[in-house]
Amino acid sequence: MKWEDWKPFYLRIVREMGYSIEEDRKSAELLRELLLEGDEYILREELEAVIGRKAYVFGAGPSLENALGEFDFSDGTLISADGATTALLEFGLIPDVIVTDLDGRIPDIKLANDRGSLLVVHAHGDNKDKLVSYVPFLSRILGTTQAEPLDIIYNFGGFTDGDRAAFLAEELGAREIVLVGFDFGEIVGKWSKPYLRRHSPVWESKRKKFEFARELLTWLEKNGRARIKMLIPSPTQKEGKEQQERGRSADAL
Ligand SMILES: Nc1ncnc2c1ncn2[C@@H]1O[C@H](COP(=O)(O)OP(=O)(O)OP(=O)(O)O)[C@@H](O)[C@H]1O
Ligand SMILES: Nc1nc2c(c(=O)[nH]1)N=C(CO)CN2
Ligand SMILES: [Mg+2]
Repeated sequence: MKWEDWKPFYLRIVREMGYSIEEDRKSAELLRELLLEGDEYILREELEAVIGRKAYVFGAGPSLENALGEFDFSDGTLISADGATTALLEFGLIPDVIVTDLDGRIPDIKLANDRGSLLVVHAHGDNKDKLVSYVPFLSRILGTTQAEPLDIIYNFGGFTDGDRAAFLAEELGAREIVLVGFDFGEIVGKWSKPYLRRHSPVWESKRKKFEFARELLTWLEKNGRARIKMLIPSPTQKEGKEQQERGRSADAL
């Protein structure tokens, strides 16, 4: 996504979410310094080399678990959005790429990184502390920002880890993007934050993030070159029964 196309989205996001452009810029500068110090950064070309024509992008919605149990993902590049990494590991999958602002489960991100996952670490005004704490212990990192790009800090477009992963896949050559575990609804998947014990009702700031993510993915579908598909798993027997019962009680109204 070109900066001119991204800029209007970005200005709306900072206004509606109450973010500071100055803090986003400072965070990008900080990540740049940390990456240059650590010498563990990678450039666009290295990431591009692992993105195939087909990419699966894994979000942390509740449907992720059933999808991981039901489908085979061996014909594409695996890109997990932050917290979704934990679920992939539980199913024995190592993502090729993890897109994160470092608020998922860090031990899982580190483990996947040690086993080969490339990291796309996003700098924003509210994660400077996390960048300082974790970047020195991680390897093969490509840095991103939501403000103006710097030399080794990229902006491919997108806001939340999930939609940003889809924008990255499009920009780096995927022509089929399959979204898995994307349920922008009332329930946040339990993998989204390390402190969540179960799938949880959506909170206000997360609802706003979901709305932007949905809008951005719709934009990408219309304006990008890749075909975007949503993979929806069949409900488990228990969920099927619950859905049937909800249907019956709705019929009775
Ligand atoms: N129901 C859902 N619950 C959680 N994530 C979802 C859901 N549906 C889609 N997603 C996508 O999965 C991604 C998972 O990332 P995660 O929640 O770990 O981090 P995030 O984008 O940094 O959000 P936050 O800033 O609130 O932590 C989200 O960015 C979102 O795009
Ligand atoms: N300033 C700021 N920017 C963000 C934030 C956030 O919490 N604060 N969260 C994001 C991932 O959803 C992406 N960008
Ligand atoms: Mg995150």
